[in-house]
Amino acid sequence: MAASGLGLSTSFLPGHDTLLRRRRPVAGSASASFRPVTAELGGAATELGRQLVEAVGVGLPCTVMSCGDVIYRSTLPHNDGLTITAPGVALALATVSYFWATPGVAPGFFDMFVLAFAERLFRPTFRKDDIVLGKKLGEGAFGVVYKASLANPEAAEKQGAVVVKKATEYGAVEIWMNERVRRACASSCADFLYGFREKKAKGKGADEYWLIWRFEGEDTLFDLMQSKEFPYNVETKILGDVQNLPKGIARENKIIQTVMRQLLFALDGLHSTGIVHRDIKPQNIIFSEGSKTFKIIDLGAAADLRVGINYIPNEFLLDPRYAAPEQYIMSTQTPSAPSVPVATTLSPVLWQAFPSLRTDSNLIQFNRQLKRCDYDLEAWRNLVEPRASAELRRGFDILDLDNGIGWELLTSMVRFKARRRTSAKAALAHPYFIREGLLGLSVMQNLSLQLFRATQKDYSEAARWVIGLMARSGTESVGGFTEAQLQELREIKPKKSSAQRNALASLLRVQRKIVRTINESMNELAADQRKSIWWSRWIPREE
Ligand SMILES: Nc1ncnc2c1ncn2[C@@H]1O[C@H](COP(=O)(O)OP(=O)(O)OP(=O)(O)O)[C@@H](O)[C@H]1O
Repeated sequence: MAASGLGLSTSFLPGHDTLLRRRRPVAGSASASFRPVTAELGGAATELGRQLVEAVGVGLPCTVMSCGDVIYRSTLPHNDGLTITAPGVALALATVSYFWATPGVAPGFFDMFVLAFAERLFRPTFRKDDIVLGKKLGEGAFGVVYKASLANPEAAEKQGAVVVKKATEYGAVEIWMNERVRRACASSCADFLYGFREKKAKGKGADEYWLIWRFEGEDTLFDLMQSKEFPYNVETKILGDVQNLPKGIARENKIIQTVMRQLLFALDGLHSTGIVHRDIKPQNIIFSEGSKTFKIIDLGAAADLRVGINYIPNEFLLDPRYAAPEQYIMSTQTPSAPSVPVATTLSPVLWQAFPSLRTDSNLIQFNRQLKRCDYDLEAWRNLVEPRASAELRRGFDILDLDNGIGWELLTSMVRFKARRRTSAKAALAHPYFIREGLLGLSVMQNLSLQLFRATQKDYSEAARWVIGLMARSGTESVGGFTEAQLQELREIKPKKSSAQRNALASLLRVQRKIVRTINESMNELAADQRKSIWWSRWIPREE
């Protein structure tokens, strides 16, 4: 465009270097070079102009371009604004999505450094002397739980009963988790009021952590399931009224659906904020009389994937009756997340649909059978169904309602590979929870069911088929690939390594190295200073 504006060929225009080299000797005539050169100029003038142009080496049409003093590069208009380029935008988007993706590094920092401190300024605090301990509710390996009340009668009246857990050093983690939950998804778990460290005098043993919750109610899901009346004994609790239906599997199914929905909702709330409970079982689900919903308790074994805080797992095994086969045992500090959160460890549908699984001995037997069937629930069903007890039969009947939609959800939750287990969020979107059942599904709901089914497929089967054929290729029994199969494989050529792929590979290598280094230093830190856990500085002390 520059050349055409002057009617010059581009060969007249010197390179940038030449331009800069030539500028000094003709500095005095610099302004001439900027005079408009137009068609109105006569031939002599044009010739003069051409010479001038050649002399100074500038042919830019300064009338049509805002080029300023092109002779002196320093006087060119400065580009003060932000230059937006496609790679820049892509990088920015990648960075933003990395920091906001679950578990959410950016919201995590905001939560830890802003919300946590702001909240501390306003919430009520408690001391040991403010509390009168009552009856013991439970005793775990790392603490004792009491029902309690506040010593001040006025405050006690306002607050109602509370629950206090006096825990060992590991109580610090539980306080952390409860505070995180209270800020991020309060309705998922029992209402946490306050937690502090009680410093013991020298020689009086280790410090104790006190955790205080609102007393949610008398019954855990486990207690309710022990009753012969289950699930009818929760019907009025959660649905408010008795359903206008005869007693039977359809009515039971509705109650179980509601319990499951509440549970998955609570679990999804935890997962969305980066917390994996890791010990979901009926004993850790309490019925809240206040909100008329089931809530999760006991975050002592939970892992916070945002900041990499775990329980002290080497000294603690998750409840083997309910844990997934891999029984997540992570190092004390683990910056990397487990594949899919243990959303539905030993799916709660199982406990509810099959009353026989409510006793420890039957649960242990079920685990053994499932292991024998390679954790394949279909295989387990084939094994037990022919000689199933009436109770077990009833469980299958409930799950087979609506063309087996419940069974389908259940099999997607109980899988050996954690990666293939349905997450709490996906389970919540499953048509099992749609009241009218499968027949009442809208087009969109049907589409989402198809999508769900497609994502549940085991594509590793296809890979195994190819590998199997390749391994046996040329053997007499299999005879190797057919010509057509070979042709197909030939056509799937490996992608050539490109500059981008190499860059990505080195980026991944660097990332792995960083993670490894962090892991190593965290492990060292944990080994050296087991007792002085860095996050404990967030926990108030009662001196
Ligand atoms: N907020 C609450 N409201 C009412 N009851 C509660 C609450 N929190 C805990 N409980 C009761 O206290 C019992 C023990 O609580 P929790 O499971 O947190 O303690 P734990 O030390 O881990 O005990 P365990 O090892 O027996 O599970 C629960 O089974 C439940 O009955």
